[in-house]
Amino acid sequence: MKTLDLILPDTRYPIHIGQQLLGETGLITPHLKQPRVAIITNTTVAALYLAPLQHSLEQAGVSCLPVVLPDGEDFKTWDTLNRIFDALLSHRCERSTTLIALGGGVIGDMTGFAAACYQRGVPFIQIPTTLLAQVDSSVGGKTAINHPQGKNMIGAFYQPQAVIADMDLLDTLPERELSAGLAEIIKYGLLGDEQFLGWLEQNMPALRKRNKQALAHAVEHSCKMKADIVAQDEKEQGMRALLNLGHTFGHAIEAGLGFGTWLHGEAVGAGMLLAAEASRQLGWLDQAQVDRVEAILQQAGLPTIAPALGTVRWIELMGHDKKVEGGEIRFVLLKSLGHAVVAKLPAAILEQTLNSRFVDSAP
Ligand SMILES: NC(=O)c1ccc[n+]([C@@H]2O[C@H](COP(=O)([O-])OP(=O)(O)OC[C@H]3O[C@@H](n4cnc5c(N)ncnc54)[C@H](O)[C@@H]3O)[C@@H](O)[C@H]2O)c1
Ligand SMILES: O=C(O)C(=O)C[C@@H](O)[C@H](O)[C@H](O)COP(=O)(O)O
Ligand SMILES: [Zn+2]
Repeated sequence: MKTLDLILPDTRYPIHIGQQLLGETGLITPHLKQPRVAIITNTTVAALYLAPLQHSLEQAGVSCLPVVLPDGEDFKTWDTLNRIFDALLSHRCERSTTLIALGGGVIGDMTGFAAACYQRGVPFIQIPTTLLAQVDSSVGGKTAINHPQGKNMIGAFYQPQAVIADMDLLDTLPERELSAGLAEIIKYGLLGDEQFLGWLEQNMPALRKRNKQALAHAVEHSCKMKADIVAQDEKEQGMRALLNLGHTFGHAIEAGLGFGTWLHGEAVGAGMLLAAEASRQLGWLDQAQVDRVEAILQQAGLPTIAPALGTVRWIELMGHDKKVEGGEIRFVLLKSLGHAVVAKLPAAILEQTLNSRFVDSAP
């Protein structure tokens, strides 16, 4: 097992990465204020991993309240959040009860937001069960639910007590979800580390075959890069926005098609290619570099053509992005591969990008 530390002005917490960690209650119990937890999960993950986690915690003397939610991005809503509060209240959970998020990014984001709100704040621990959640959503304290008009629109910055990423849990992940996680990993290479991008190109077959060593290296490197950025800019006043590469376009795809139609990672992958294409049109990337972005997304099994939303609708949806300033949309673009910046796009370039071969031209 490897442990990274995320150090912030008001808190610090460990990110454990390894195998056979689900039964390691010693990674959880030191963080508990009382021997009582609520395990927030969904129907799919509960069927796979709730019993072993609950069993080991109970063996260690910790009483567990399982809260099993419906599965899906379209359930990342107020109604589902309320189901968490209903359960916590009905079972008289106290301010010292710890919430454990056992699931992918949807469960992690909602549990974190519930923890931030319940009795004005209770501790929570992240046990991410998807590749995407292990490399990205479980780290850094962004928590949220969606609004029909936009992605993650209601939320809070609220840090967990610990993150426990067990590679063994990825054995059961569907192929499509694995690819979605690879998109956020590719993001780290594109935004800040061309050498890591090269490593990913070399090791993509091993990652897709779920080689544990390759996965652990990718998770560790991604978490290191994210922890380094979040440590410098916890509340996204500046450089943290670089972690949003591909997300201005990607969130528009998710909301535009209806949450859950395209997976978050798929939308981010297509969004990163659009960001690369816009960067080419600005003269920052050349065609070979855009081709390289397209190729690595294809290698990861991701779609490279964004759906047809219509230019007006694209721009309307992107107008809800949290990086919008004074009504102007700001994008994360690529000065080169491995060097991202936040910038505005001239209207003509945005339109050409949305009419490029990377957007479906179907009516
Ligand atoms: N907070 C952040 O910084 C941050 C970062 C990236 C993404 N996100 C959010 O994360 C969400 C996407 O997360 P996701 O990709 O993990 O999706 P998800 O949480 O919907 O999980 C994907 C699917 O895999 C299933 N699943 C989870 N673990 C499994 C396992 N081990 N075996 C089999 N099936 C399993 C889930 O039940 C679900 O059906 C989005 O809502 C996105 O906005 C947040
Ligand atoms: O941690 C961050 O910061 C990110 O931007 C990571 C993204 O991958 C993630 O999808 C995040 O939830 C998007 O944030 P948002 O502020 O655009 O909702
Ligand atoms: Zn993301």
